[in-house]
Order: sequence, then structure tokens, then C-alpha cells
Amino acid sequence: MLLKVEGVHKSYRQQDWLRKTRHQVLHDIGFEWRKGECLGIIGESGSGKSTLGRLLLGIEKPDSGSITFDGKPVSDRSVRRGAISAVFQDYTSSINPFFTVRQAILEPLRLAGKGDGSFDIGKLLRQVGLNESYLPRYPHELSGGEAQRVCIARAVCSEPQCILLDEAVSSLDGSVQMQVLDLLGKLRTAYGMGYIFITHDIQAAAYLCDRIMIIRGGEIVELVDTEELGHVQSPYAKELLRKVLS
Ligand SMILES: Nc1ncnc2c1ncn2[C@@H]1O[C@H](COP(=O)(O)OP(=O)(O)OP(=O)(O)O)[C@@H](O)[C@H]1O
Repeated sequence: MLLKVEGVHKSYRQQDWLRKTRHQVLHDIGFEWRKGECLGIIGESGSGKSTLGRLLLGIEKPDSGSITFDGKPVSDRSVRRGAISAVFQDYTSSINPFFTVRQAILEPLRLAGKGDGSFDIGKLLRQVGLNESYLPRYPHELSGGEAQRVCIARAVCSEPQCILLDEAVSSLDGSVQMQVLDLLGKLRTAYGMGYIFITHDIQAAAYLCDRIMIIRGGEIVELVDTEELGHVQSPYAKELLRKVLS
């Protein structure tokens, strides 16, 4: 499977004193995500990472350009179903507060046509470092790290080809962040899926990803294999790395 992004532009309307103008957020974005790979998308706050994520998920449409899975547009819900799922930073609002962990996981399973009870939810919970005792709990009875693991379990259970993680580990504290990164690495091996890992944290991206894309002001400034990160060409990417490594 291939996710292909070609010539994507995205702008939003903005009210500027008396005039209505458009704020160009993404400019001529083009890249490919290959089946099974983990692609990191990094950039500073406001660079357009989450906007790109929403376009990849088909939640929003580009002004121009195309985003396709195996040649079919992601804006078509049936193309996305079972192919791509997402985990966001704000895990507290990602889970319905009135749903137990069991209900939260059953919901995407039903949508994927696997809600007949044959799916082993206990095994999935153990794979994300939880266990059956969490099934009757509500979100407010979970720590941040536990809630994010439930979100990851929800994303994994429909066995998508690709999981898009938008700042999914950023708000977790240091050691929990590492545990979740390790967990994502293990799940990738267990389920053979790939990730698109959106973050401002270049170290977390380098830890998990095969390739790294750096975006700035809505433009791709680098797209390199992680091993090549030390040899980036653009002055901006060099400066970004210098700041992180110093
Ligand atoms: N729905 C929207 N309407 C208007 N402007 C928007 C909208 N969504 C995003 N923007 C603008 O687009 C730009 C990029 O935002 P985006 O959230 O994609 O950046 P980001 O790189 O994900 O930043 P952060 O790391 O802070 O989340 C910002 O200037 C933002 O204000």
C-alpha cells in the first residue's frame, strides 16, 4: 500500500481588519508513505504538521493537489476505513468519558466489522501494557499514560495499515514517553503496520522512524532516511539539529 501526496496546498480564511484574506498553511506538499514504514513529520509549532495530518486522514480537504491510498482518494471514507487510524495528543478528549475501556475498544471494532466477540481484547490490552482489570474502568480512572495506551489499543484493534500519531507522546512525562515509544515499536513488529509520526520532538522521531520529513512554514525542507539525519542540507534543518544536539 502506498499513500501518495501530490502538489497539496491548503489555506484558511482569516479576517484581517476590514478585509477577508487567506492564510496559506501548506505549500506544494508532495511525498510518499510506503507500506510498513514509520515516517516522522517534524517541525516547529505552527509549521502545518497537524493540518497535514488532518488532510492525510481525510478530515479536511486540500485546496488543490491530491492524497491517495493505492490510487484512490482518501477523501472517500471507504478508502480510509481499515486503512488508516489515528492517535492524538489530547487523549482525555479522545475517549468518550461515559465509555468504559471495554466499550471504548469495542466501538472501533464494531465499525471494522469485528464486533462479534471473537476479538481477544484481553490480549490487545496486555500488548499495550495493560490487562483485563482495566476493562470496566472509565477514563477518569486512568493515568495519562494508561489513557494513551487505551487510545493506541483503539487505533490498533482494527489492524489498519497505517496509524497516524499526532503529538501522541508529547504530553506524557519522560519515562512514560519512552515506554510508549517502545510499545509502538513492538506493536509495529507484531501487527506489521506503519506509522506517520507527527511531532515537534526530533529525538522521539529519530528513535522510532525510518525516515524524517522536516517542514517549515508549510513547506517540506528535508525528507531523509533517519541514518542520514546528520547530513541534512538545508540551513534550517542544520540549525534545528544543532539546537537539539547541543
Ligand atoms: N481550522 C483552522 N482555521 C484557521 N487557521 C488554522 C486552522 N488550523 C490551523 N490553522 C493555522 O495553520 C497554521 C498551522 O497550524 P498547525 O496546527 O497545522 O501547526 P502545527 O505545526 O501542528 O503546530 P503545533 O505543533 O503548535 O500543533 C497555524 O498558523 C494555525 O493558526
